[in-house]
Amino acid sequence: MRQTVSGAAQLFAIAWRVGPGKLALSTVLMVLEAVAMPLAAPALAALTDAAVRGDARGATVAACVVAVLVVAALTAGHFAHIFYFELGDLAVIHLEQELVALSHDSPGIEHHERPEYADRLQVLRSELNRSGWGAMQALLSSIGLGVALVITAVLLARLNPWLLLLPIAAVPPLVLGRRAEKVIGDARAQSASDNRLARHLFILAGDAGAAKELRACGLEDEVAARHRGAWDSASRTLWRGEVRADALRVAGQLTFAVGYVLATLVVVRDALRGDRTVGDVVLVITLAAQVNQQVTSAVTILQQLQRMARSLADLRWMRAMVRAQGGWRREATVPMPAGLTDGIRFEGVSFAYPGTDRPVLEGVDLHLPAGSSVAIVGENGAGKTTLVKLLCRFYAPTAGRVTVDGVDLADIDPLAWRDATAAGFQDFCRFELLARHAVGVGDLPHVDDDPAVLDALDRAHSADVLERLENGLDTSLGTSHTAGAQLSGGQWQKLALGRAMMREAPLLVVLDEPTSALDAQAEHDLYERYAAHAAAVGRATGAITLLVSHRFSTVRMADLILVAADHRVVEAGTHEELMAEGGLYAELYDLQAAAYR
Ligand SMILES: Nc1ncnc2c1ncn2[C@@H]1O[C@H](COP(=O)(O)OP(=O)(O)OP(=O)(O)O)[C@@H](O)[C@H]1O
Repeated sequence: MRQTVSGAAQLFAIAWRVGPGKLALSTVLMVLEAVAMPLAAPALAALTDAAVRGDARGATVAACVVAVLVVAALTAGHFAHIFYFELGDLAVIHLEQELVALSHDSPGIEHHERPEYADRLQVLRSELNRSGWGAMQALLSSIGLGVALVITAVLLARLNPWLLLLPIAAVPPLVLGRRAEKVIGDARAQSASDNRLARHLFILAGDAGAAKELRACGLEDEVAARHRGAWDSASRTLWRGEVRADALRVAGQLTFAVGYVLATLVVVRDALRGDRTVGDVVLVITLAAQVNQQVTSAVTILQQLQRMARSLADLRWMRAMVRAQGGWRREATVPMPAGLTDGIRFEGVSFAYPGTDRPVLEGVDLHLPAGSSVAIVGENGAGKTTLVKLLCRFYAPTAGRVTVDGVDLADIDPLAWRDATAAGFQDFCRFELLARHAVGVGDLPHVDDDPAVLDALDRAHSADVLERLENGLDTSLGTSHTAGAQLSGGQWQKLALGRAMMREAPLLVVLDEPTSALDAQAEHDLYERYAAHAAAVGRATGAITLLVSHRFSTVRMADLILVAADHRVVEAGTHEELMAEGGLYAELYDLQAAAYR
């Protein structure tokens, strides 16, 4: 219950923030509706008694009062609906914006890679779409309902104090409704991972890039079957939850029905004795029906508030998880160096991904000398990308430290470090923007600076992409635009490379297989050309270029080559040194060279 109350308070605060005027208006209208409806019951009773007495004037006045109250209630309800609907949309947009901000509220990426976070995000997204405005309606209705309940209770007590017990019959539906909501919530959480899998497969089935591979491997039926299987499994879990929840709700409503019949019988008995009028019987029947409706609304309202409260609790959990990784705007204890003289060192670095106890790196000691180009090679899963993630400060080492010119990276302002870093990744973003912006966002202050964008594309050996675009830098890219240009994987990757080159003088350039979609010759040419620029910048600022690649023809150009295996860096040296050593590097190099012969 505490969670529901605090969720309702939080939702109210959000509504106040996004639309104080709309909130005030819809609350007034809801209260008006709540007052008018129960008061129509005594007016109806007066109408009945006047009719029984043959008092035409009294009956006419009472009929007018009933009509005015009913029309007022309906009109207020209608206009309140317009306002809270709008308010609900605003609240959903606000929460979506908060989710977007939360996603980027940490220099780390742990939350993006944790299934617990992904599950909650999945539930939250679908909850916001499905019940965003419903929760707002529930919140405002609960205020009106409180008022209506008080008026109804006073009217019932005046008829017969025993009738005040009527709402007690409402307790079982409430309790059982709560249990039902928990059952559904659990079912939703249990089905979240199947749900995500089904969504992933759905997107895969409609994705132009995936279509080729799916056809080539003959996976169309397999994907369809797995998609169906994941949905079936998710739906089965949800259906079981819904059935159990509905059974609990029906049991609650039946309990109330018994109370309703008893209440009516009490007043009918008083009327038969002559203690009450026919109008009083009409009053109790009308009020009891309203109590029934109020209880049903209370249960629905409670369910919706519980549901929203659960989502908001999930959001709090997600916020706490992101905050636990440390914020962006930490006070830097040490200023960011303007250039590197010694370089970057890994000192006894060990690392296991959060939530796992399997070490990916163990006691790694490394020196990336200032001004050098460094390549990392190693088999799949050897930990190359993990090294890159630590360098980019997406994660902090579990033990040991990474130092930049002797300063612990953890003590450097993450924003300053990010500004001094440029990166290109294998799983690059496809920004469906103008071509200029798809590249320019690599250095936001120069997003519209055409010469800077063209220079970056040139450094990335990627200017040829523009030749194939109808409007050059002004071409819209991707399916988000009606006439957006469709690019090949390699073309997208070239734009991503250009983006990585936008920062002209970063202290660290990380290229984690950003050329996997290019052919070996194109990759070789690119690095040859890039290496000259990197060497010039490196001489001036001590900048380090770190390259992860499986292509040894490119790797051999680096000043220093690191070989990752068995949770550590097992070999380090120049191409010639490592070949002379005759270790793992020489073995892998020879294997690849033989394949090209
Ligand atoms: N987010 C994560 N959570 C848990 N384990 C992870 C995560 N990312 C990677 N791993 C595990 O860490 C190990 C090293 O992965 P990493 O991506 O660093 O390898 P890699 O050398 O870059 O591989 P590849 O050449 O295939 O890109 C792998 O066993 C992988 O399963």
